[in-house]
Amino acid sequence: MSHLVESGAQRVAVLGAGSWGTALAALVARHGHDTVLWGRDVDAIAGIEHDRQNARYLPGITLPENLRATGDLAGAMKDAELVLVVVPSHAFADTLRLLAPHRPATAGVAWASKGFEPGSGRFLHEVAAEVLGAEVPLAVVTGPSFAKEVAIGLPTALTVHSASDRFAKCVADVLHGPSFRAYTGDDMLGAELGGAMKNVLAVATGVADGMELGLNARAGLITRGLNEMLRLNRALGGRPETVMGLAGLGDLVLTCTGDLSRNRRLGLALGRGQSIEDAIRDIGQVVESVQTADEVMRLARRHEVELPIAEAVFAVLHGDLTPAQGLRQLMAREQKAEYPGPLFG
Ligand SMILES: NC(=O)C1=CN([C@@H]2O[C@H](COP(=O)(O)OP(=O)(O)OC[C@H]3O[C@@H](n4cnc5c(N)ncnc54)[C@H](OP(=O)(O)O)[C@@H]3O)[C@@H](O)[C@H]2O)C=CC1
Ligand SMILES: O=C(CO)COP(=O)(O)O
Repeated sequence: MSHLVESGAQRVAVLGAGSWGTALAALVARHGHDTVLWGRDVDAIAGIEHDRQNARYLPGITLPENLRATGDLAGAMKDAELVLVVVPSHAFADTLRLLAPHRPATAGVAWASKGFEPGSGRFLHEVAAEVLGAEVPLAVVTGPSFAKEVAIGLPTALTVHSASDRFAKCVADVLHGPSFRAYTGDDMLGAELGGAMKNVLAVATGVADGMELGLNARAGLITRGLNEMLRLNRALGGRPETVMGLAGLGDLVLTCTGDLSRNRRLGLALGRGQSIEDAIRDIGQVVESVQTADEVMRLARRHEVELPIAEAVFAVLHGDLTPAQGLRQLMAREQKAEYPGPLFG
């Protein structure tokens, strides 16, 4: 029995039965918490309950016996002490509206979705505060973490940011375990910005690798991509150390270099000449960068921050530039100082 059970098992409702929701629910259940996984596809949920695996999103990985799956949202929320939302960012606001009437008064809400509200550039913590009310404890769970690796118990470190230190610690305690380190912080904006932006930058490195541009190009894109993250983060008021940590640099390195990344795989496919439609169909799971590129560029324009790599990805995703034209555009930029202005402080 885990140390967490000794310190107090919680009833946890995980909403969203894709790869990450299933992996996090399995992690939390293995830590001895009373865990229920809710998904909207009742047939898929019945399959998870019956087969003890999520055949579509995490095939071949046996789920713990104490993990329950249900298609009944009200039932999943009943007596929940912690709600963990793990749907794609485009479904985030709707899922919060659905859960709100069923949320027990004392249950805090955390999410592991990465992205922005489509069409507005709003951060998910802004959406959550509006839909649920600012008095509800809120937290974002983010960092370098491929679902498959967490599901099979490989060592992972991520971070939980909340305006409430107490709630961040509470969520981190539920996630933390023998092969999972959960850190805490209080910079929701910086943490969400890192988790969202790295998906766009992963497309850039994927494109470069798909075009076989070499390891120098990949390292250059990661480093200059980090610089773009820091610039936008600074303009928006996030803390630089958040971007230099697990939520930014950590996830950027993972997603730009690891072939488990769907956003990197989209870039690889585009760089090899595949169409965006075919690439997304073949990946068959959420590819957040497609919408996130729009919202990153919306924020960049609003705050007058120059983001050449993100802008090139945006143009390639919209079919306005081919990958080769995007590369030429980046290489043709004027020569300049590596750090024309301050990034920190
Ligand atoms: N996979 C990973 O390694 C990681 C993912 N994340 C983030 O987690 C979020 C979820 O991603 P992930 O689980 O990987 O995505 P997947 O593509 O694996 O699964 C998406 C899940 O969300 C469900 N879904 C889609 N729309 C809705 C909706 N409107 N209401 C309820 N459920 C919905 C899908 O249901 P259906 O099958 O019925 O379409 C499916 O179960 C994303 O923001 C992603 O960036 C973060 C860290 C790691
Ligand atoms: O967020 C992730 C790893 O931290 C998963 O990345 P992808 O969505 O690109 O697969």
